[in-house]
Amino acid sequence: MGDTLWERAQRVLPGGVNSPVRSFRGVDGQPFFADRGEGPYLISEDGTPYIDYVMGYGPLILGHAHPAVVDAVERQAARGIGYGVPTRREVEMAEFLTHHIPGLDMVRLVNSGTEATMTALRIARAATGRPRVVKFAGSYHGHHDSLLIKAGSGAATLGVPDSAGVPSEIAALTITVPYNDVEALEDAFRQYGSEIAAVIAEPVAGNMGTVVPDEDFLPAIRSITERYGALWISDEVMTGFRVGLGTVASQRGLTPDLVTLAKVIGAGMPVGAYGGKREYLSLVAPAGPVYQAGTFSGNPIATAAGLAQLHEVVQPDFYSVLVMRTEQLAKGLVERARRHNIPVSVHQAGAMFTLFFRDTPPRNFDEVNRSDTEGYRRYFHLMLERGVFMPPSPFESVFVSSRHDAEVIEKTLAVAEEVFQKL
Ligand SMILES: Cc1ncc(COP(=O)(O)O)c(C=O)c1O
Ligand SMILES: N[C@H](C=O)CCC(=O)O
Repeated sequence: MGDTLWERAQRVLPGGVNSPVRSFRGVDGQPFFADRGEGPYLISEDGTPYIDYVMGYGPLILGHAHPAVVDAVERQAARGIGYGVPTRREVEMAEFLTHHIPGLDMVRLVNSGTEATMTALRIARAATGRPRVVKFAGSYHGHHDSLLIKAGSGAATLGVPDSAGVPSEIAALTITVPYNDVEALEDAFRQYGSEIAAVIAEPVAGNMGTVVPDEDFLPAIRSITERYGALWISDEVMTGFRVGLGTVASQRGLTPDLVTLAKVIGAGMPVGAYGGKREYLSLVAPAGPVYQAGTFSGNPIATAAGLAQLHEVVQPDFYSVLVMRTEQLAKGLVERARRHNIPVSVHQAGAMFTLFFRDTPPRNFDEVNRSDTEGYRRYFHLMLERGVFMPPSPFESVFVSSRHDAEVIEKTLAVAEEVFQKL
């Protein structure tokens, strides 16, 4: 092995990376190393600029290095990086979230989406005294044991949806049903209803690619869980402030018992949060018996960055323009592919979407798996060679930022035209 950065990385990091999807194995590729980000562009170590549609896997809704976020981080860094006592901004962040998400009474800040969903399950089990949880196949909720079952994202990409190292006793407590399948959910409750603590769902799936729920799916989760005395955890780590202001559940007038957030609320800093009804959050230590803690939770730089970003997204027309551009791109890709007789379809939700290499949009993970993943692989590489960085896996979503202006979208579509011609 030689001495390139990639070769060095593979000697000292498992698979050369710190998170599997970054390895580009999902498209049989080799990753480029980032040097810096500027607006919609990611610039590699060798100086190549890429139009970036990965956007840090979702958090960077203002693009890279937005001046308001950079300024907030710099100012805070000069005043200290971590304190271990409460800060004003932790309160402001919690107030912001509870203000913009109806039904969210209280919030606890953590450091990642994984921590948020892990604790949400613990609260649900404590509140109900029940052991089992329900998740949907192809959904990803982080890498803790209870939820690494039939998981999407990198786990699906690498063919390890059921991770080694998860004790079978723990895996047995997780019931998996197909996304968008209300009857299968009813069946699970008919069989195990009195043992189920919670249903955790991505309200728009983003980790099998973007899959929008059928109209009745989320209301059915709400009514079934209520009927059986289980909690509904809406995992909005990806969708929160990405699909629109607040959460998907709140946009649809639904109130889950617990909500998990991360990504956009941290602007690229390691942040997560869980929140929900007061009766459940009051169970969390030191107020109650459910233990959860964190040296870095509510970190001052993370809250400064997150709040700076959130203050931008509440500006008038922020989402209408962003969603319009996202739609322009998503529809433009479909039109161009079809012009060249390539069967594709798309699911879009707010500022995220996935282009599926199949003629009808999938409703669940099985259907996602029946798309042309080899076609996606070739599309990814041809786009990358021409300076457009699409997600390095057919199981991830495209993320658009406010810095992807009309010109950048047009440039992307021109590249796509050339690529579909070659596919
Ligand atoms: C819906 C969802 N939940 C949870 C997670 C886990 O978040 P994190 O990677 O911050 O641990 C992710 C992404 O990774 C996600 O997309
Ligand atoms: N799909 C994942 C989260 O949303 C991608 C992030 C990762 O696993 O590195």
